[in-house]
Amino acid sequence: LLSERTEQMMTDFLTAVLGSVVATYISPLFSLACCYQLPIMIGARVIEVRANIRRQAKVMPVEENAHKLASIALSHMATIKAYSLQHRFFQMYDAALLPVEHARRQQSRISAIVYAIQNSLVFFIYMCTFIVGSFFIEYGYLQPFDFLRILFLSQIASTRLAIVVTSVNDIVRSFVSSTTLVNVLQEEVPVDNLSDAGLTPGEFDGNIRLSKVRFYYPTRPESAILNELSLNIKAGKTIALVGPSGSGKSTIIQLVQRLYDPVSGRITVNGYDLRDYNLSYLRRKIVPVSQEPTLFDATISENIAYGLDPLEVTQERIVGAAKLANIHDFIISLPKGYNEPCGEFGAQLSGGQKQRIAIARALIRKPSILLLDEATAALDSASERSVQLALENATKGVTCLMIAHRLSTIQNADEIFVIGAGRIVERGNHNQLLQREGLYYNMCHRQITE
Ligand SMILES: Nc1ncnc2c1ncn2[C@@H]1O[C@H](COP(=O)(O)OP(=O)(O)OP(=O)(O)O)[C@@H](O)[C@H]1O
Repeated sequence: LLSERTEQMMTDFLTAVLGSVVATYISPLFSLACCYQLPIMIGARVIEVRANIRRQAKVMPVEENAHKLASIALSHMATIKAYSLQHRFFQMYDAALLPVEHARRQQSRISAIVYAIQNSLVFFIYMCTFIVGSFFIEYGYLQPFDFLRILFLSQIASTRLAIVVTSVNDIVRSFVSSTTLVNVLQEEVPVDNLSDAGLTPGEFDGNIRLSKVRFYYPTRPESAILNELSLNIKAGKTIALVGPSGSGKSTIIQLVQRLYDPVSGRITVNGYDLRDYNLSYLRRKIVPVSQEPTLFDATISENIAYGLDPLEVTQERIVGAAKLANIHDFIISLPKGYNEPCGEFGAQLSGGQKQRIAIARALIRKPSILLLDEATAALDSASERSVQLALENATKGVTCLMIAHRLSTIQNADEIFVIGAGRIVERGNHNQLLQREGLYYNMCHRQITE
C-alpha cells in the first residue's frame, strides 16, 4: 500500500512538474505562436519598411532634381529677376516636388495602416486567448491557475517581443543603408584626392611634359578628346593653348591638375609621373585660375587664404598677394577692408574684382605652375587691363599654361600651341605662326575683322 501511495505521489509530483514546465515555457510560446502575434507584427513591419524603401528609391532622384533646381535658382538669381523668370521657376519647382509629395502621402498611409494593425493586434490576441482559454478550462484541459500563468507570461513575452519588432524597422533600414554605403566605399576612385601617399620632392622646377596622351571622359568613352598628344613646356615659360571650341584645351589643363588620369601615355612634371605625386602637394604647386572663379561666402581675407593653415598665413602674406594681384587698393577702400564679406558666390563684387581676388588666392600659395583657363574672357576691357596687369605679376618666374580666346592676350607667350581634333596642329610664337598662314593666322584674321 505504501509503495502504491508513494508511486502515486511520485507520478502526481512528476505530472505537476511537467505540467508546470509546459505551462511556463511551452504553452505561452505555443499560445503566442498560435496567435500569430510575432509573425504578423514582424511581417507588417518588413512590408512597411520595404515599401517605404522602394518608394524612397524612386523619390530620391526626384528630390535631387528639386535640390538642383533650387541651387540653380539661387546661383542665377540676378538672371532670373532680369528675365522675370520667378513664376516659371516656382512652377518648375512645384512640378518637381509633386511626385515627392505623392510618395510621402503613400508612405504615411502605409505607416498608418501598419501602426493600426500592430496596436489592435494586441487586443485581438487577448480576445483569442480568452476564448481558447475558457474553452480549455471548460473541457478540463487547463486549470484556471495555469491559464492565468499563461496570460501573465504571454504579456511579459509580448512586451519583450514588441521591442524586437520595433527594431525590425531599424534593422531593415540599416541593412539597406549599409549596402549602399558598402557599394560607395567599394567603388573604384579614378583619382583618390584624399590619399596621403605619394612623392613630395623638395625641388619642384615646373617642367611639364605630355607624352602621347590619349584621353576620353569616363562618361563618353566613345569620343576621344586627346589623340596621342605630346607637348613639352619648359620651367618658367608662358605657354598658350589656342584652338577651336571643343578641341580639348580645358581638358589638357584638367589633366595637368590631375583631375583625371590619361587613358594612355604619360604626363610628367619635374621629371616624375603625375600619378606618383602626393595630391595635396601637387595641388599646392599647380594652381588654376578659371574664367568664373568661385568665391566663398566669407571675408576677402578668408577667401584669399582659403584652405591654407591659419597658423602659416599672416595678414602680411595676404596683403602681399593682394598687392601682386592688383586688388589691394580696392580692398582697403571698402568699409571693412580685408574683413569685408564677399557674399554668396562673391555676389558683392564685380567680375574683375572676383578674378583678382582669385589671382591673389593663387599667388599666396606661391605656385610653381599657374593654369589660366580664359581668366580674362568674362571681363570688359577696363577690368581686363587690371586683371592682365595682375596676371603679368603672377606669371613672373612660374610656368604658366594659359588658354585664351582673345588672341590679343597671348601674343607675348613664349610659345603658342594650336590644338585641333585632340592633337597639336601648329606651334611657335605669335610671329612665327602668323608667317605660317595656317589655322592660327586664320583665327587672328577672323578676330580682327569681327
Ligand atoms: N566632363 C565632361 N564629360 C564629358 N565630356 C566632356 C566633359 N568636359 C568636356 N567634355 C567634352 O570634351 C570636349 C573638349 O572639351 P574642352 O572643354 O576641353 O574644350 P575646349 O577646347 O576647352 O573648348 P572651349 O574653347 O569651348 O572652352 C568637348 O567636346 C566637350 O563636350
